[in-house]
Amino acid sequence: MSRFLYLVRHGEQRDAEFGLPDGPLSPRGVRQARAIAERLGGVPFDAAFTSPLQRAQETAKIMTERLPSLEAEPSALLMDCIPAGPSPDMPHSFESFFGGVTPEEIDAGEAQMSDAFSEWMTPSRDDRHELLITHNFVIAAFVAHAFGAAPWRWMGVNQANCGLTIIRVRSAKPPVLLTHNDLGHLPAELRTGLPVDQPY
Ligand SMILES: O=C(O)[C@H](O)COP(=O)(O)O
Repeated sequence: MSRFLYLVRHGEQRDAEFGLPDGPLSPRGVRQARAIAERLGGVPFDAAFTSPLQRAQETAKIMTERLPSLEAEPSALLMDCIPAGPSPDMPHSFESFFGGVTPEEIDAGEAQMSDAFSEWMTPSRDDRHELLITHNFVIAAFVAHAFGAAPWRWMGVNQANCGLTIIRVRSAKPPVLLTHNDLGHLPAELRTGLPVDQPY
């Protein structure tokens, strides 16, 4: 039996460029959320979970309004976090990122992700479809975990606002990355949040 995880980064946050830690969606973020809801309209979701942050909860509300009989449950396991700290095999070019990160933040992020993997990256008895609305680093950590990559490998893996990543978790077989950061439902002007523009 398969467990399908639909990982969606929240829509664009209003005024995020001014360094605000959280806030409502921008008008573009609202359109992104509507587009991903339409894209996923045919999925027989069994459950939905969202980061408790406002930009994620607003995305979840817009999505679940369009996905009948689905309510998103806030989960602290989907909070924005630093999923793992550096290790000796990490390329030096990533080291500067950790200059502004405390050991406490790393410990908290590692504990959060360990619990998140126990919660969702485990096989289910029946086929199951679950929607997880969360943050860029968290989705990157799920992808790295699916490949059994080094814990630091969440770095350099990025998802656009309301991009779609799907992981299939199976018993007795490794997880499968079915799609990563699929932007097919987003016109070029709604493709935001990536370090490099992706208009194609
Ligand atoms: O990518 C980041 O800078 C952090 O994970 C924040 O991500 P978010 O914009 O998805 O909340």
